[in-house]
Amino acid sequence: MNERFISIEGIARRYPAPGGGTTTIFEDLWLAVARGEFVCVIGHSGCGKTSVLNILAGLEAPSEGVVVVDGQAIEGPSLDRAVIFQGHALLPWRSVIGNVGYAVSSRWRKASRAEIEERAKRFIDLVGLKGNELKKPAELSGGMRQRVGIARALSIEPKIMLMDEPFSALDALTRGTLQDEVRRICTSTGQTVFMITHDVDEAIYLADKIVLMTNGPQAMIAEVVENPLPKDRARDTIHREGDYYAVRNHLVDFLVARSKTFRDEMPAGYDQRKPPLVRPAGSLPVEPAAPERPVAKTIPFPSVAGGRD
Ligand SMILES: Nc1ncnc2c1ncn2[C@@H]1O[C@H](COP(=O)(O)OP(=O)(O)OP(=O)(O)O)[C@@H](O)[C@H]1O
Repeated sequence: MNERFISIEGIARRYPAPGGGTTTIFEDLWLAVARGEFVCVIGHSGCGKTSVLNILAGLEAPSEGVVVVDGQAIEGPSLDRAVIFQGHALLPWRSVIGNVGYAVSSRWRKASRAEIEERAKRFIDLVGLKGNELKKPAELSGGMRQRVGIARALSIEPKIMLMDEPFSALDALTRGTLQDEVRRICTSTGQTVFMITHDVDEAIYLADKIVLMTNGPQAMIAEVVENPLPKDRARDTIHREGDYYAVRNHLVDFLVARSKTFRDEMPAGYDQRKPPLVRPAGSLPVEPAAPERPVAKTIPFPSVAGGRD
């Protein structure tokens, strides 16, 4: 397994401060993400989570440092990195299949119309939107629009999926269903995901690792929490898992107390280049080590001449 599939190396983000000088939102952030890992980032508003995600997307350049993905430094946006925002950012004049198909045709410029439609339909089915292919975004609910965004992101086979609070604008029921589907799809395909959330329970359900950021300005990665719950966890029984309360309490405790004080009470030996990996455990025995996660399976697109452009 490539433990440094995404390698964040000493990045900083600074902005001009009102009245002169600069404000440092965060600096010297280091993080490694393995291929196939689902990583959630948690931290208070303003600590720079979206800025980190935008740097990973290539939409913003870091003020210092570099991010390397699969051996290549990020220099701008790429179809290798699909972004799903809180708002859906769909093209309002295109149908569901038009929106997904547009992404597919951008990725595989030499694909025929039939091939593009076939692939778009496959991903529309995957997110449960079969039968809605010809609807326009205005005819869809918020949850359905977000599903289109997810289908569009997955359809281009990105190396990384970047998600900025993708479910936060949805009602609780829709949010739960979509979390289930994203988890099912990402686990079965070995998709690498970097996601921002404010929701501790969402992070515990979805993530393999949860990155804890201290409050800004000058935010830091305090630690990386390894999710101790079994891979086959289910939403309705997750609270009965032995380590559930240990991990939940650890995250809540960080957000309520330690995120503010971490900088002043830094643990001995803390090294920003290698944030500590923590595995909270409860009273029940810790699960045996999880089997190695699958390497990303590709959904074949064999008949397209010339492959990716
Ligand atoms: N273009 C800009 N100019 C100046 N300051 C900016 C700019 N963009 C972001 N900031 C500041 O950078 C900080 C981090 O913003 P960012 O959106 O990355 O935080 P966040 O952790 O994602 O917050 P939230 O959880 O509220 O979305 C904020 O204080 C914000 O005001």
